[in-house]
Amino acid sequence: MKSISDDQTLLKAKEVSVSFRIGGEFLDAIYHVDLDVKRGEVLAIVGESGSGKSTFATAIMGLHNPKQSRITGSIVLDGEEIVGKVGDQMSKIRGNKAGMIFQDPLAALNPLMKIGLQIKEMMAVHDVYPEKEQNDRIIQLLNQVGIPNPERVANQFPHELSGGMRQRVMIAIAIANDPDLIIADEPTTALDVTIQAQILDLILDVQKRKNAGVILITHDLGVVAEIADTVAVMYAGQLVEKASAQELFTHPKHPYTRSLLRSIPSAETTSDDLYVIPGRVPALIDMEHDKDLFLQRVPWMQNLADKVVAEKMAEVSPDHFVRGEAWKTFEFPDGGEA
Ligand SMILES: Nc1ncnc2c1ncn2[C@@H]1O[C@H](COP(=O)(O)OP(=O)(O)OP(=O)(O)O)[C@@H](O)[C@H]1O
Repeated sequence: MKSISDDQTLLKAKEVSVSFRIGGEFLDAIYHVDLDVKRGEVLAIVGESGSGKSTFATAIMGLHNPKQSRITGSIVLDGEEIVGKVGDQMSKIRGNKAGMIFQDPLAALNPLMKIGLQIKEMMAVHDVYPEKEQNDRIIQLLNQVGIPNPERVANQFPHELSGGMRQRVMIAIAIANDPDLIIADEPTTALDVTIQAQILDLILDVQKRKNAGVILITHDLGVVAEIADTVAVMYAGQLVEKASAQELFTHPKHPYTRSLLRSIPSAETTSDDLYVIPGRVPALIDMEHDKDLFLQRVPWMQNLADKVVAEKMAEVSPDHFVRGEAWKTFEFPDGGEA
């Protein structure tokens, strides 16, 4: 595994909370999240739907509507504070320092604009490539993301391309200005399995060229095992565990991490022994962030479910952080392992 030195910190998120206006009040979707990304590092954020993964990512990109949401804490990207930046200040960072690849390229691309123009538009917002170089850069980018016949594709509309090709275009747009940080939110979920591996390889390829940091958001722990250096596990808006990928897969600690790992089907799994995590992620209004919220949905852990836990995760071994104390006693009722 490559070693990444500490002075290479690219993104430093500290006590980041994002709340959304729901009904008459603001409810936290993520609460006091601390996460760092170094140059050259692939950080995976995993957790079920509703854990807050995308909310964290879109906070870094400044994509939340300031009228409907509030962000507190600090997000420093390449030495610059993002929290509090709006409008033009934020557009300068978005696409320049950080580029985002979305799950659904068809929704993220403009259906009425040719591919080449969409890439050009991203370059026009920033001054990384002067205008006279932009047409060449479009072709170079489409080539780099493995699109055959780039001159032709530059003149096509999104609906004329396959899902895999559209995702390649999204990646070309995300990296058009050589961002230091690439955020990929479920980049392969909508694609065929055969295309998934190619797209992941492509993300790693563009990351290596620039020694960029990558935040990969995914449900797919198989993908995480393959490409992540570090894994952050999120549940109900909080981090519950963080460690190197190797450590997390070999020594998972938090009951939620162990439950997620146990619920991955393998070649030997039959439908009878596939583990199903009981219950579901709570609604925002029910999230009491001073608790270890996962315990509330584990019937046999109710004795600890209402216990207030330390806000910060504890370092249980070097660079391995876990929330609460329940991991010390947690077992599956059938004695199963994860
Ligand atoms: N704009 C919004 N307004 C209100 N609530 C929101 C908004 N965006 C997200 N939420 C809520 O915040 C919580 C976290 O959502 P988020 O999409 O970040 O989770 P996620 O872990 O990324 O899930 P998924 O994998 O489904 O994308 C959810 O309860 C969601 O309903």
